[in-house]
Amino acid sequence: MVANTVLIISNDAAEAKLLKDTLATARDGPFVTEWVGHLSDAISRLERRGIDIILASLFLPDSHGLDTFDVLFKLVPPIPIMMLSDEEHEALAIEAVQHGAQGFLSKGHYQNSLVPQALRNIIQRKKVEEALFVERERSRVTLESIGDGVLSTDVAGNVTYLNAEAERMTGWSRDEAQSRPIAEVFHLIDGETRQRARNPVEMVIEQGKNLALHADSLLVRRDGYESPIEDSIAPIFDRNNDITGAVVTFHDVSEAKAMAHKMAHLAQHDYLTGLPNRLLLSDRLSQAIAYAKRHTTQLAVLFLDLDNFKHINDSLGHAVGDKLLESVASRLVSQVRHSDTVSRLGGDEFVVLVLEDALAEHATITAEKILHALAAPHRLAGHELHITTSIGISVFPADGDDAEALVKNADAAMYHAKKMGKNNYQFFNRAMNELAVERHTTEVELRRAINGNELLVYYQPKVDLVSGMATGAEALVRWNHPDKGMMLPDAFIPVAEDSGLIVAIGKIVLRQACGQAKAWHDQGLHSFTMAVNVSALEFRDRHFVESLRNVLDETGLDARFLQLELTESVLMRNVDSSIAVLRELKQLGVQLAIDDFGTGYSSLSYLNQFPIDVLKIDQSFVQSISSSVGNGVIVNAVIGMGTCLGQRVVAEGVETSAQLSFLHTHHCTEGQGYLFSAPVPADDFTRLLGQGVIGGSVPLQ
Ligand SMILES: Nc1nc2c(ncn2[C@@H]2O[C@@H]3COP(=O)(O)O[C@H]4[C@@H](O)[C@H](n5cnc6c(=O)[nH]c(N)nc65)O[C@@H]4COP(=O)(O)O[C@H]3[C@H]2O)c(=O)[nH]1
Repeated sequence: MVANTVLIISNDAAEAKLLKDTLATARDGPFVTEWVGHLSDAISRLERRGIDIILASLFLPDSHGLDTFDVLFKLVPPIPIMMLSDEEHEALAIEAVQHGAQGFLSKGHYQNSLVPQALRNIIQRKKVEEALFVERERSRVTLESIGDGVLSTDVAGNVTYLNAEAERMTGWSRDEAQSRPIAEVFHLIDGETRQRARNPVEMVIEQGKNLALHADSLLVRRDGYESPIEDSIAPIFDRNNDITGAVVTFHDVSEAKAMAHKMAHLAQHDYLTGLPNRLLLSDRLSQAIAYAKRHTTQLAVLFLDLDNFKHINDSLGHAVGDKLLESVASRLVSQVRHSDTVSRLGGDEFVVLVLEDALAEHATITAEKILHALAAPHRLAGHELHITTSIGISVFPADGDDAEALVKNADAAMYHAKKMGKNNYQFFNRAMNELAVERHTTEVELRRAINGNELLVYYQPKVDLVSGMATGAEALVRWNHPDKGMMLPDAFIPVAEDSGLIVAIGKIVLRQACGQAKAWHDQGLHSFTMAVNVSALEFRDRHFVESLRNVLDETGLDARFLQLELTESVLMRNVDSSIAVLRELKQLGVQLAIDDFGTGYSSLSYLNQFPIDVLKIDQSFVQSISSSVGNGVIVNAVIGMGTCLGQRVVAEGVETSAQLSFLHTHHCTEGQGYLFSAPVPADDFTRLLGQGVIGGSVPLQ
């Protein structure tokens, strides 16, 4: 056992010696004793620590009376202090005990054999007190600093304690709440019934078991403010396992509830328009189907896809596209009844669920109202936008008996509406389903075609309208399908674009076309240019420029004899990045052409910024040259514009000598069209080149 150290503070050497002797001979082991005669010495010694108990006289040369005790007690509160007193000053010693001293030893009793025992008990008790104090402090600080409200009661259910958070949440201060019935301070009502709830503390005390608060409990603050709370109550037991009270721990769940509500909303709604998303639609649709089955009623699913939305999105940017979608969403909502559901599946696809008994007519009326409402101009961000939509309709139970089938069939009907010229609605029938299956088959077969050798490239000459000689060719892909024969791009390019297969197809065409151009160059056609179409997906592909460079390296074609044809809509989508890619391409040395010029939404100011070499007038304008409506005004304007911007102008789709002569008169430099030649395989093209002047009657000067 480690010996306890006693500090004797006394001016009386004899007194000190007596004590030392007594303590040195203690029965259960000697004490270590140290003696000082002045308070100042005692203070210095105490600062060095290691003292277990102090025996101090109140009268020292440098301190008198109670002050002596007060100074020592303040300096080392955890060390027990016993006063040394003669009879004359006993009253003062008692006063010191009231100030915190552990007791006093009377002169004349120092040799009592019980003294060491008493000192040991005091040291021990003080240590326990100190440990308890630290423990209590830890609990107090913890309770005051946690974010939960904590409240305790006695066994009668009267409040004994509230922490700061509980004070804040109940509106009762600790003093005011003290001894009041729990139900008064911790006032709970049921969130649903709004009735005063039975106070759970009473139940816990009754049953002696922990209890979780009802999730819908509302705590009514003293001033009437209500907050949803959650938490638990636990009974407190004494050593005999008897309940002495209960502790309630609770916290405000308003924010958690609001957040849960928000998350649930986000999971089921479209972030842009706030409409129900696919998940919620499928839920509502399944419920509606179950209802319709029970009551033998019908319902209709309208599948909408905006016509040419991509075009607007690409040319005017996503911000405008998003605004348009929001505008479409609010018009849709305004056209249907409250009980119907308008949802956005993503992109420009919406689904309207129409619940009605007299169905076919109702679906028709709704579809017509929607077509009409959407067609009115949308004035957004300084633009006046016109958009139409194609709608497919499927009906329960005729067109499917679950949510998935109804949506899928309405989608197929929507494709049919697109085929029927857009801006119309179509009801689903089995043939449409076949069409959807056909699209899927095309995709599967196209994958096979890419890996096999089914894709070919045909070449259509571009002709100098003055000399009649070929200046180059446009490479046009063909699919030599094992069952269906030679297929034109329109039959598979849209599927290739939707599925992303266009990137692989583009590479095949580019490699073949560049290889072929190199071969013709080697045969002596030194200024012959090969034009290749580039789709949006390829142009935006991160590896596009790099793979182009590789193909040029592989085939040995000089970059300046390759011309890339890009449509206006591809370029207008994200103008800044388009300019950056175009510049990179120009650095590589290739020529750039805008295809189908005039059909897009190009802003002329942007056009000026693109490093373009060639404008290709869309064939629809060329073909309107001879009609009474067009009269070639647009063609003439494009030629003028191209000339001003220093670009070559190529007229596409030249079919008649009247068109040719118009183009020639208006100084269009190049032409392409059936009048000269349809697209043909490479061998036929070589023969065509051998003829010299190509095709119809070029009006030579
Ligand atoms: N009515 C009429 N048409 C004429 C005349 N002269 C040529 N054409 C046709 O007009 C289309 C011109 O190509 P485009 O505008 O780039 O339009 C192309 C192009 O956008 C796309 N395409 C073709 N090959 C590729 C390719 O390798 N990659 C990509 N991304 N698209 C391609 O498919 C479209 C259609 O290609 P094709 O069916 O080969 O159709 C070709 C061509 O056969 C004419 O005098 N009158």
